[in-house]
Amino acid sequence: MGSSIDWQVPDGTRYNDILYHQAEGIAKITINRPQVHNAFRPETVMELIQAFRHAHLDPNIGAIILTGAGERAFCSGGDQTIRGDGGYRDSSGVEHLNVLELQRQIRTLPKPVVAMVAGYAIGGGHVLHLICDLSIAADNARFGQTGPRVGSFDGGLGAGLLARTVGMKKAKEIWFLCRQYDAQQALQMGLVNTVVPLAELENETVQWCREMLQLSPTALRMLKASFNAETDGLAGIQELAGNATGLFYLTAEAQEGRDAFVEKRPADFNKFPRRP
Ligand SMILES: CC(C)(COP(=O)(O)OP(=O)(O)OC[C@H]1O[C@@H](n2cnc3c(N)ncnc32)[C@H](O)[C@@H]1OP(=O)(O)O)[C@@H](O)C(=O)NCCC(=O)NCCSC(=O)CCC(=O)c1ccccc1C(=O)O
Repeated sequence: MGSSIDWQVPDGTRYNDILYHQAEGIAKITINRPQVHNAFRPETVMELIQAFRHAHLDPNIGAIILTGAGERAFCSGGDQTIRGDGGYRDSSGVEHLNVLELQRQIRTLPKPVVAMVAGYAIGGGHVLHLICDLSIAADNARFGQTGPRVGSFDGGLGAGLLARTVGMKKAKEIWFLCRQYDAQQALQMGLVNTVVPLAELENETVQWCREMLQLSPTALRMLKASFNAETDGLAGIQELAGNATGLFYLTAEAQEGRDAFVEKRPADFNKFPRRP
């Protein structure tokens, strides 16, 4: 799974449950709990949120890879061994709903996020890859939901986005039967973008990121928000409209409104064309 990229660990990005690397404008965030197939606990999710925030705010980063340590699993969902009666217990004993904030963050951060999947993407780990903008699978990848088997379900993006991705009948099959699907089956149902030999996984994923890094970051940002807007309702429109506001701020027309206020004079918008 090696690659020809020279990953570095930037200052301030050392965590316990995850790894953060960057190179060539790409951030790689790795869930690092291979002993439990990279299942996440509340601390893992909190660190992932911090790491994604770091990548979001770093102007040198243009694409983000989410992956799992080792070759056996991308992520096996919530860590069932620390699941209390009301959620997942952190080290201080507080029970959390674990992962929904992270799901929303991956969807709304304005850079492409690519899931790099070797081995199992199961349960809440399957939902994480689903939420990523693109998924590159190794030929050993296995996909599935387990909620009804372990007393859980994700009726938000986990159900709704899956139905939009693979169709309603298939999404219901995946959730109602809790079967596993191999990489080729996942490709056939549009759940992943491509399947490559395990040894090529990182090279291929990095290559997809490099290609995106050659393209207009603003166009990619607007496209990501546009794809999500329909599914996300008013929150999606808020995201898309926020991007429009950000672009509007860059115009002389918007700056005239600001300058007029600061200079305590009437704004002169007449000089700006009313474009057809
Ligand atoms: C993935 C498996 C099918 C792999 O099977 P196999 O290859 O035989 O390996 P194992 O021997 O089973 O596993 C190796 C080792 O890892 C441990 N392990 C694996 N998965 C987990 C896990 N999820 N939690 C804890 N530990 C795990 C396993 O016990 C082994 O340890 P040993 O010490 O060596 O025995 C298989 O492992 C499997 O089925 N795993 C469980 C998958 C699963 O059911 N995941 C949980 C689904 S529910 C979920 O993810 C909740 C999501 C969520 O957070 C959420 C959802 C909706 C709304 C809100 C929330 C929220 O925010 O909380």
